[in-house]
Amino acid sequence: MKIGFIGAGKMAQAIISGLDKEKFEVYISSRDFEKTRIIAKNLGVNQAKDNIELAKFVDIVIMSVKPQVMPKVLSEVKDYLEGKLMLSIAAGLTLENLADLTSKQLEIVRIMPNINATIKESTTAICPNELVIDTNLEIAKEIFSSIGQIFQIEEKDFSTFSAIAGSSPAFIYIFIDALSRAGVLHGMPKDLATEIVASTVSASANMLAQSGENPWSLVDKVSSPGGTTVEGIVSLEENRFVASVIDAVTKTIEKDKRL
Ligand SMILES: NC(=O)C1=CN([C@@H]2O[C@H](COP(=O)(O)OP(=O)(O)OC[C@H]3O[C@@H](n4cnc5c(N)ncnc54)[C@H](OP(=O)(O)O)[C@@H]3O)[C@@H](O)[C@H]2O)C=CC1
Ligand SMILES: O=C(O)[C@@H]1CCC=N1
Repeated sequence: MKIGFIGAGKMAQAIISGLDKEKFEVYISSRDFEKTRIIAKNLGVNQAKDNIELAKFVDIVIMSVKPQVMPKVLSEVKDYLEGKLMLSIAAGLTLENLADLTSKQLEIVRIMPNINATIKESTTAICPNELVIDTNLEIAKEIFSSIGQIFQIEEKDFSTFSAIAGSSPAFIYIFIDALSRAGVLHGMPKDLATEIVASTVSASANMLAQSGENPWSLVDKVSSPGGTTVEGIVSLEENRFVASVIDAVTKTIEKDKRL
């Protein structure tokens, strides 16, 4: 099966690097031919001459340009998408927006992956429009299952998913960096501190998933009465940690809805 990515930036490269190239024949096209040639070579995939050639040639088009560029690029390729399946990973563009920019007859699946696709651990939302036939939905799911875990969700929840799974790796990296920096403040080398924190964050997520407990009961298990942890938790509360995280997610959702 031939899959074509229009736009070969950070996210397309993350998805492509996780994809099984034996199973999927991958093509890319992007804005700058020479730059794209190097990206194709590094990823071990094929390059199309331009967006139109790519749209004509492949079975499935994955739109991977920025939301602001989507109208221009879709107007260029829409006449060549008839009878094909189009997937879009663009934040903020609804299935209705995408149909308005292409055709009311087009099978479209809206997707929200995240950067962890690079290591085949994306947490990806998927939502088809009403025209998508079952076999095509299965193909879309197969592509994104091969690079992580998928959640078929209602479109009304897409902006929320985008914030808590699409953008949240950035928030989590900030949290990791903050913990590591605290280690540095107290005399530990940064690399060592970051390795320790990354290991702890990863294991804590696994512990949550495997134990089936809710986060607060685990917080209580770590917090010995009169002990050290609760001192830190009270400080986090005093500094509005939870409220700050929720505010950040709300701001992210609001921006997604404005796109
Ligand atoms: N980054 C992330 O973690 C996530 C991103 N997304 C979504 O993925 C999409 C891409 O984001 P991201 O990869 O971060 O952005 P990038 O800016 O890294 O990638 C965008 C790509 O589109 C290319 N491009 C620009 N204009 C055109 C054009 N006219 N024709 C073809 N290609 C073009 C760019 O080329 P050039 O660089 O040469 O301009 C670049 O390769 C966005 O819609 C975003 O919402 C979704 C989930 C997570
Ligand atoms: O920052 C963005 O707009 C994209 C959407 C989700 C993650 N990155």
